[in-house]
Amino acid sequence: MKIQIYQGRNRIWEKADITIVIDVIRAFTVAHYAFMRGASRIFLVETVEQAFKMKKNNPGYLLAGEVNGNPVEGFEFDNSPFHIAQKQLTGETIVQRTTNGVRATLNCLDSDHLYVTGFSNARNTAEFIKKAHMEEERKINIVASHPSGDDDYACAEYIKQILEDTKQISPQEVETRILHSHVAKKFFDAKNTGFIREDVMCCVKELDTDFVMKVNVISEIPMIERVQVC
Ligand SMILES: O=C(O)[C@H](CS(=O)(=O)O)OP(=O)(O)O
Ligand SMILES: [Mg+2]
Repeated sequence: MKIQIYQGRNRIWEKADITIVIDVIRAFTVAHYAFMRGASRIFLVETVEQAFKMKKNNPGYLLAGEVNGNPVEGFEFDNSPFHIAQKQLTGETIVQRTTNGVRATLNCLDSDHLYVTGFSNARNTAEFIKKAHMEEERKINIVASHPSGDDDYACAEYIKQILEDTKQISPQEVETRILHSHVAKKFFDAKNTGFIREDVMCCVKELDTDFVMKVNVISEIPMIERVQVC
């Protein structure tokens, strides 16, 4: 396996056989919690307008995400894992629009296998990929979607070492790096009431769930699907 880490949501990398896009704070932690709460699929869209258009054609869809971190008027959900964890989402279809994670993912659709994760499902995702693609000589890109956030970069290094069977970074170290990343700062600022510390606390918690999040790249509109881990 040849594994390379890249940073940012804009495409600077060559095509890989397998791509893992990371968004710890907060998009793919939200996605992980949404599936845990029963969501059946998550469509990924670039713009707010696209999300509203999908809702118009499919009134039952639920819109989630942010623009510059802020909630979008008319969306059912913001980009908060803490909030989505309180919802019952059995069988629901979500349409997600976010600044970093979703955009970076939409820039990787030429990958044969495309996975997304936050830290909450990072170990499961890495272990799954190791098993599923063990016997193949694969080129793997890990994309830390925030252009400068150590939250995603720390998680990328963590996943890489699991794939390579090297033990250098502990989960505690990743947690500390996420908490100290500049991206996390506004969530601990009591004056910044739009951002809650509970979100970051969701983002640093590793959860033992039995699925990974894989993007269906051949769907007309790309969507994250839940893939059961045996
Ligand atoms: O809402 C988020 O957490 C971010 C945007 S920002 O970094 O807070 O401005 O979006 P995401 O795509 O989840 O990184
Ligand atoms: Mg992020």
